[in-house]
Amino acid sequence: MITAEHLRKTFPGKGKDSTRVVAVDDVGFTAHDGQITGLLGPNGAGKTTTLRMLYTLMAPEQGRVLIDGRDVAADPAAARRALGVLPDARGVYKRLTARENIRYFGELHGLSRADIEQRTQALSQALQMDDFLDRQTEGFSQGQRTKTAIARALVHDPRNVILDEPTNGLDVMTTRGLRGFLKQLRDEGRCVIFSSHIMQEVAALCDRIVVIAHGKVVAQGTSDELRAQTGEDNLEEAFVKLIGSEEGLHA
Ligand SMILES: Nc1ncnc2c1ncn2[C@@H]1O[C@H](COP(=O)(O)OP(=O)(O)OP(=O)(O)O)[C@@H](O)[C@H]1O
Repeated sequence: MITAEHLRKTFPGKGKDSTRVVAVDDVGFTAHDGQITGLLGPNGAGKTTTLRMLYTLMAPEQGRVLIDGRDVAADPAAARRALGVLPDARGVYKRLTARENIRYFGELHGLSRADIEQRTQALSQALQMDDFLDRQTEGFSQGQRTKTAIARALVHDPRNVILDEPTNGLDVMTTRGLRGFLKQLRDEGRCVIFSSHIMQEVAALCDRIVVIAHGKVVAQGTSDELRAQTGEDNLEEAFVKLIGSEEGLHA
């Protein structure tokens, strides 16, 4: 379970406009185990910054993050052990094969050779990576790189999974496969959070949706609850109403 409480993060303005950028402003929500929680918002809404605070890459200026009920600031290393993260920069090592990328992360987590082999096989099968598992990742397609980064993030079998725009740039078939995989993670009882600016994607996959615009949570709930809150039958209309614009909301 992942809880965000009153998170705030600002950045100094650079260039001609030196006004401080308020990227995340009082963001709070809980993502439960056995559920997929979607962070939906247009470009620049604050999704990536929120996720970075959840996975301890950035410290919030205000507020706190709890992973499985424990404050991450108290023990960041323990929080990281309980997390699998697909960051926005996938950062796959190009001189290594997909298998070696996964193995390297397994070794960093202190797993045994046998455990790494077994997890690699299971993840490769679930993500349909068998065809390219032993190829050097240089030259990989975007989908192959994303799958490698996801497998690597999950090698230590974490209970909580955070993915920044996991289907970004993927074709329809790869996206379908990945959606199936995320549902599998949920059905295993894990807490899954992912961000997206694509409404249809979030609607198709998520048990709960947190709608973010201009750094703030403007609504959260199931898609039925969001429809009821806005008085719109159509989810797309509901989101447009919540966000106040259609800009950046579509594929
Ligand atoms: N390191 C940084 N320095 C300065 N400004 C930043 C930094 N990181 C984010 N921002 C600003 O904070 C705001 C929120 O950015 P963020 O990347 O969190 O949005 P997002 O919802 O993930 O957007 P996208 O869908 O375009 O990736 C934006 O205005 C962005 O320019």
